Amino acid sequence: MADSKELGSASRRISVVTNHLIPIGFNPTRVDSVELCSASSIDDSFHKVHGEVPTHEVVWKKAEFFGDGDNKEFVDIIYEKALDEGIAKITINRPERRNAFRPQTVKELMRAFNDARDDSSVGVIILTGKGTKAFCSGGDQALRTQDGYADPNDVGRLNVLDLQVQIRRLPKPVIAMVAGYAVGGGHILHMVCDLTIAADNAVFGQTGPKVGSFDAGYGSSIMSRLVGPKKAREMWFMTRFYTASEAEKMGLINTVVPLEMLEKETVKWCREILRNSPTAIRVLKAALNAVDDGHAGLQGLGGDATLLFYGTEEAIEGRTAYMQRRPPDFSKFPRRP
Ligand SMILES: CC(C)(COP(=O)(O)OP(=O)(O)OC[C@H]1O[C@@H](n2cnc3c(N)ncnc32)[C@H](O)[C@@H]1OP(=O)(O)O)[C@@H](O)C(=O)NCCC(=O)NCCSC(=O)CCC(=O)c1ccccc1C(=O)O
Repeated sequence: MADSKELGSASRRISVVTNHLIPIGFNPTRVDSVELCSASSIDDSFHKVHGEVPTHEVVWKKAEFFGDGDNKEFVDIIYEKALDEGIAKITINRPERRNAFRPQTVKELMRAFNDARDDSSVGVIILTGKGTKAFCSGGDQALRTQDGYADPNDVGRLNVLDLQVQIRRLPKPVIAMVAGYAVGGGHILHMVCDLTIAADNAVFGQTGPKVGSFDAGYGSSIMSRLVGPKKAREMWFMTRFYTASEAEKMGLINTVVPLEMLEKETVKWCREILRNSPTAIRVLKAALNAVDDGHAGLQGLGGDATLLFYGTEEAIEGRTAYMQRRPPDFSKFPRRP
């Protein structure tokens, strides 16, 4: 009860920021004094409490696997972690093909993302491409067959679709760090990431209809959400390329920085996110994806609720009663209004 009184008094001293949305459940009649602040003074007071975001050089180390028991070396990607920071970095390493992916690239990406998901010391994951010319130019057209993309001596597949789902479902933020071309299936990869930080040399666009391909899944639906249905049609029907600053205006990316600042800025965003509650971020990611991901989205969000519920005495009573072969006693738990 002491906690809820403290919370109550805190809510009565709340500051209201002009031009900001008022949270659901905010009850103006319970506010004793309303202090109107500009966004910049809010920023200042936040910095006083939280301190500046550190800007020191990040130190990457080749990632030790967290526990998938597979020690196969990567060929098509580089997987690094800045462990004392909680950041993992996954780099598509086929610069001679403008970081086009082949099935093996996708398999390695999925393995690295899986490891970063399982490693509880990792809080944010960066996805990028080697070099400055391309983030990713999509599927490797030289390996395209009638059955999808096929590595030598393997069957054809479109396994990048599984990777897209994995990134959406991953309960940690994934940031696309884009220098150069993010086109075709590479453009879709940046769109399924949670945030995109672009260098000023970045170029965005779809090429599918030019090369006899299309993505009628996330590549269409998420794009339409991001840039609106008309602009999405323009991007797909015309196959035009867009500069970083055009992409920023379209709402396709979060920010543009000079190429030489790209990693520094991306790491800064990671550090800023990492100061916040991982559970809040996990549930927010699930919530922000839930509608677009339909039943699978609801399942993700619902799973988070179950995970949180398992930590409560109420849930523990249910499990304990079952294990002790007695009826559960839920009478002491509140039926909250
Ligand atoms: C990216 C470019 C605009 C870069 O142009 P530039 O800087 O001038 O370099 P180039 O000289 O063109 O390229 C250098 C070198 O790289 C090779 N290369 C580049 N991209 C690819 C590629 N995608 N596949 C194979 N090889 C590539 C290029 O041939 C050069 O090789 P050399 O031997 O040195 O000549 C430009 O390169 C470009 O336009 N690239 C092609 C972009 C493209 O059309 N990509 C494919 C789009 S379709 C797709 O990605 C489908 C993917 C998929 O799997 C999928 C399928 C179904 C549903 C969903 C998906 C999905 O991804 O979501």
